[in-house]
Amino acid sequence: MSDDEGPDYEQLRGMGFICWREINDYNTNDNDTPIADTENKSKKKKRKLSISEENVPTKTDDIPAKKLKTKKKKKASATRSNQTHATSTLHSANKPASNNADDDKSQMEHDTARKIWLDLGVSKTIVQALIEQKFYEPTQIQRMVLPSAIRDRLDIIGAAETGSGKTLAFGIPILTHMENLIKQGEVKYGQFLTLILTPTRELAVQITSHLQTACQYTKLNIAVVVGGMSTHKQERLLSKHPEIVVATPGRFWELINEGDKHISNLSQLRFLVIDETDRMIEKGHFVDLEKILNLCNNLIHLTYSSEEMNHPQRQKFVFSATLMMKELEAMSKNKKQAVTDEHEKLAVLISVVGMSTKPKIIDLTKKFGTVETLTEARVTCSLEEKDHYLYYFLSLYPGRTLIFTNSIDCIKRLQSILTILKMNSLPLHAQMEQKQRLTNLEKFSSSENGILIATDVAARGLDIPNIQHVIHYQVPRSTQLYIHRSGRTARAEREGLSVIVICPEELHLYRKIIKTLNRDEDLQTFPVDFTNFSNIKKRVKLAVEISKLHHQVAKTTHETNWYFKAAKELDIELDEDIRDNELAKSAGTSDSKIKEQQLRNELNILLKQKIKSSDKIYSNSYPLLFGDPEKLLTKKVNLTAIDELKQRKPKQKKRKA
Ligand SMILES: Nc1ncnc2c1ncn2[C@@H]1O[C@H](COP(=O)(O)OP(=O)(O)OP(=O)(O)O)[C@@H](O)[C@H]1O
Repeated sequence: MSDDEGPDYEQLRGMGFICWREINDYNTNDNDTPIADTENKSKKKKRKLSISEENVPTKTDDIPAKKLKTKKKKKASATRSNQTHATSTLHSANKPASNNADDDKSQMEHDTARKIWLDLGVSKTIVQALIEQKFYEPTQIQRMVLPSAIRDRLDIIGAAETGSGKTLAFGIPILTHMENLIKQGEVKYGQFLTLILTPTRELAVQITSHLQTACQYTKLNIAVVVGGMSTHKQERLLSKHPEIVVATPGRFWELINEGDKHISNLSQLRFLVIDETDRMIEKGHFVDLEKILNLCNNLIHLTYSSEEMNHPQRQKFVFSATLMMKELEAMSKNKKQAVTDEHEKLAVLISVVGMSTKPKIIDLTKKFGTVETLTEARVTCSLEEKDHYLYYFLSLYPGRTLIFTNSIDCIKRLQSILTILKMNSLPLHAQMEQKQRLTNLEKFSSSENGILIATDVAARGLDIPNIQHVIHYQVPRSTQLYIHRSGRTARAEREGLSVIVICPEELHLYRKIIKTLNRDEDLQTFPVDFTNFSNIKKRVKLAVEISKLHHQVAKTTHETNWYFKAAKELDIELDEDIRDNELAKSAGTSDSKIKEQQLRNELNILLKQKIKSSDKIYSNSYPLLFGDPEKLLTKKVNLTAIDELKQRKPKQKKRKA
């Protein structure tokens, strides 16, 4: 495949992007060994891929027992030692099985787990895949959704906290129904049966990956259709007649317009999902979304008789972590309410999606904006001081950290400063090529102390394992965004920390967020040890100066070079004044370069120094440890940022009843 075509789905698999769970598995497996063991990685990826590629059986009963056993063994050995899996804290069964007694116990637990899922009506093949992933019981949203969606076949409007397992809450019922419909001969393989619409490309790829793992013992096929990737390749994927398509609205609409045969026939669609609904009704997505949904409905009118129209032929799922449930509830009951732009769009969405008159509304977000396992804190400071606190945090608290900004320029600036301070960070924003975005996500996912600086393109849905800290370097523009950004950590019942950095200009936004989240007091202040803060400040000040000088020099050199080059190419002599001016600029550049080098030398000396304080010792290099200096040497003490907060204030969250 040529580079200009962009990565296709298989390539993404190869790049590891859609295998975050798998990446997590083998990284955590190698906890004490270097992570960048690429050869090892690719071998493992290959093995994992071959597991899903050899999916021959269709019906549950048809899976040869021998084959299942082999697969189980393979996977079990791959996952047993991987105890930091996002879900490992959920179930004791995730503990390594080291002897026969444990194996028996694990078998018993498997049987119990299998029964739990089967009792909910989940098909055997899907259950098998869930158990292999160590998903031994449904999460709360899944427990609430599954009976209504599988047994009662109701349309579902679902809202639950970030990281609560919403993908499978709609995924499991759909996969189960599809299997049953095919078994009963109502539909056939190769028919386009399910459309899942989602706002971001990365999320679409991730959902595809999650569903693919869940249906690995079926013959169902899933294709992903997103912008930034080769249209040609996506058309080729669609020509293989996948039963499920996960798409972003823009590219999906584009392919429909190009007359793609497989997806244009929306009349046979049996399942429709709108994920991250509140984002989908925002500008940029709504126009295409509305067109797609209108097309779905018009085709139904054309194809089905009125009798069939009354029959719930198509099951719909509308999901989000921050859905405006009250508004939705009122709308579904046709109640009047204040009309805002967003309300109007929601109303349109509900009517265009064609929800049945009595959808099942499941709202698990009423009381809590953010998850219970999330520790939240704030830093209030001036605009200039933001860099100091960011560097302070990153220096003291290593761990996978996602920094959110509101602009791409801010990402570039921060990346430059952190690089000068000898901290590796990766950018993620919409101006980057899709391929690079995915590569950076993969690198971040596989680095224990990785730092990713991102715009809100990474705020929603991304299920990157074990992000320990989320830092809102700039206050998000809405409460929803605050919830989604913070939700990249503390997923699947793990602990996580979110720190919001607020300057005076942003106070009004912060206040709005606190009010909307129904908090009756401010977020706690993040504890900062000021004993050595002057050293932090000095380092950052130097880095900021170096960064400015560096960019000035680069800019001037570029301009001057351009001038002389253009004159040479045109074979003209520059005016004396202009030439002197350019030469003077060039000389200035040399001075700046010398100055920059001096500052870098100064900074390097500072970076080598250890900073000592009463109860902490830290240096520029990770890991940074606290407590008795004796113990530091043996690395026995390691307080996390969350521990620090808990020590100071055990009960941190206060929400209005
Ligand atoms: N039954 C289960 N048991 C254990 N872990 C699960 C279960 N179901 C899903 N998970 C895992 O929980 C994590 C979060 O799931 P998912 O990404 O679906 O969350 P979400 O609610 O969609 O989050 P967001 O609102 O941020 O998009 C994933 O790693 C997923 O594999």
